[in-house]
Amino acid sequence: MSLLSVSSTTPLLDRVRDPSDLRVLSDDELLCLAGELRSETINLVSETGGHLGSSLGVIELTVAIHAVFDTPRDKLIWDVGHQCYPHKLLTGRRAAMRALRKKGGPSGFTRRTESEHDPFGAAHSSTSISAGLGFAVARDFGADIGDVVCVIGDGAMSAGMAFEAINNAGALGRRIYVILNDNAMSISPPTGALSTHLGKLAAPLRSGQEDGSSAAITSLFEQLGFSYHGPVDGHDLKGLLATLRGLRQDADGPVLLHAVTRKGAGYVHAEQAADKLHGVTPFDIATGAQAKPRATGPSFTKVFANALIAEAECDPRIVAITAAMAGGTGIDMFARAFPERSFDVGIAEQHAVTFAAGLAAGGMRPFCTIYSTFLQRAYDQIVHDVALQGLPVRFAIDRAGLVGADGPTHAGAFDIGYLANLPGFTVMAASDDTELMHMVATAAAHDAGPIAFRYPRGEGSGIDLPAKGSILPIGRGRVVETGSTVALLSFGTRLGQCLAARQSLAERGISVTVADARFAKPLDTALIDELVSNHRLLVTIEEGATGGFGALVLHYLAGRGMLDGRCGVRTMTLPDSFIAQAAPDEMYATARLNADHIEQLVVGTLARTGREGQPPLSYTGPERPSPGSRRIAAE
Ligand SMILES: Cc1ncc(C[n+]2csc(CCOP(=O)(O)OP(=O)(O)O)c2C)c(N)n1
Ligand SMILES: CC(=O)[C@@H](O)[C@H](O)COP(=O)(O)O
Ligand SMILES: [Mg+2]
Repeated sequence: MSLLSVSSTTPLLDRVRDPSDLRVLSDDELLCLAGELRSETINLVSETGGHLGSSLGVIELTVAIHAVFDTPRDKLIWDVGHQCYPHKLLTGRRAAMRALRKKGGPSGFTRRTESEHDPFGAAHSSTSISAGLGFAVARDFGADIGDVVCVIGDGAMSAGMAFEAINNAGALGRRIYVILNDNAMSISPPTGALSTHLGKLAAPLRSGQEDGSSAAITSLFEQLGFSYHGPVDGHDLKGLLATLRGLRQDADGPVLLHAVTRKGAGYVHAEQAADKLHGVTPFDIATGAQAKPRATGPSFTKVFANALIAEAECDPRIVAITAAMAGGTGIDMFARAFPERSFDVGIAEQHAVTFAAGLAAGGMRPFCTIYSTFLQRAYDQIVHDVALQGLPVRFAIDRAGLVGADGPTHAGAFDIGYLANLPGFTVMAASDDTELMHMVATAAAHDAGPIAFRYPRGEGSGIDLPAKGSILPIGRGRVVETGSTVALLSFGTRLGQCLAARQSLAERGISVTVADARFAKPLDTALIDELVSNHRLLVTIEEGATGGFGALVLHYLAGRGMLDGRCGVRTMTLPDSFIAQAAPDEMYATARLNADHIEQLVVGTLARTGREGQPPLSYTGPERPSPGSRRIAAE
């Protein structure tokens, strides 16, 4: 149905079925559409929660880009993708967006599988220019691709990867549009010299001078082979339309358009908020008041921050590093206590890790505090600069395990595997908030090499927290509850679920020991030996992908010839299906490994192996049978 055929009293947004519909609207109608789109975005996110501030900041940019360019043949790539809600509303997903970040609903970021208007997935920042350049070169090799437009924020632009792409694009000279969405915000105010440079470029515009031209300063980007345009007002829709139409006409190489925007633009409570309502729960539009999820106690993040502050008060060598996630990691709390010992390096995880390595080599005690998923970006630095040099960097790994609404791109599922296989690494997981405090203390005191401790998104109990953590013996786990038939060996906060499963298994007459491994490296082999020797079934549980803690336990037992059937061994890890699906909020509770999963596995295994109720076979021989030796008839 042609857009024009619908009565003009129908809101424009109701008439847009596809971005191509924007190209038959007048500039005035597009202006109206932008207003409707902003209201729709506010209404939507007030119901669903999500990333509000960044989406409101790109309303005019989204309308202008879709009015001038012709997606999906033209490729529009949103960096991070957290600002893509208006884009999704205009690209056929308006109805679906009511189920944003829910089971079966759209992701909170762009996803290739979701729409042809999402040519490249995102969520981890600073990938758009690299991907965009790939599309542009594919086009130049003959692929049926039109123009390429990458929209990247000033925060995302601070990452090394963005500059790697700029460097290459400037040299290749291919026609590509990079729109720098400069709102002078990351999640918190941006840091770094680039932010200062952009501020100087944008100053004329921000101070209200008409033309906004920053002739006085040559932009960094011009030095790197881009034709730089701007700064322009990223909320002046008609100006944007004219600029983009002109650029589309004339560009013959890499173009950078510097658009100055306001994060949270058009919604007073966002514009007035310190974080511009970057990420919100459902909220009351009139007041901006957000729904507060029921908290059982202080967040693990807060417990970590307070524990680190307590350690730092006694040790001036302790410094803290965050990669643009000061609020999310609690380093903002540390910074208030020790401003000169806190470093926000911007979205620069690779630099953060090697910076920490340098600090450690220099005799400091650095806590490199990065979400599990974002730490993935610095893996070579972890291996090459930290592990192989045996430098005592402390890694505080927040958001370990599934994180809920942010889905698979943010799942902290892999850190156990990718760290515990590294030489000299000590890898811990806190089973609760008290243990987290002990691990902070243990890490602070550990100068023997790199040490990491992981903890999930969410809250602990907050019960009986000590003022300061106690140093744990490295490589030692602990038995929490004793039983006889089954041993549950937990690594991390699934311990609580193991204790719940122990309760329900007891009602089935199955006696269960629950142990907290505390360490994935070095393993507490004495504890493992004891559990395997005195139980019919050993189950390891971890909130991580296969190939982590359980794999290490199996590897150890295999090497000792103890996988001989006398004691069944099972490992419970996050199935790929849990990790790969957008784990929406309502799935969050069940997608994580819980007591029911544990109970089902134990009962099923015992039933299958006929071990239920049999007395434990305790092996008391002088030494373990060598691998491959005659099996002891246990059945
Ligand atoms: C590699 C990586 N590190 C950290 C983050 C967390 N993160 C999400 S959005 C954001 C700030 C992005 O700032 P900017 O690009 O300026 O976008 P804005 O929110 O201002 O629109 C950060 C740090 C991420 N998504 N990816
Ligand atoms: C878009 C992004 O990557 C961050 O905003 C992330 O969503 C923060 O996650 P938390 O809400 O767990 O801090
Ligand atoms: Mg920004």
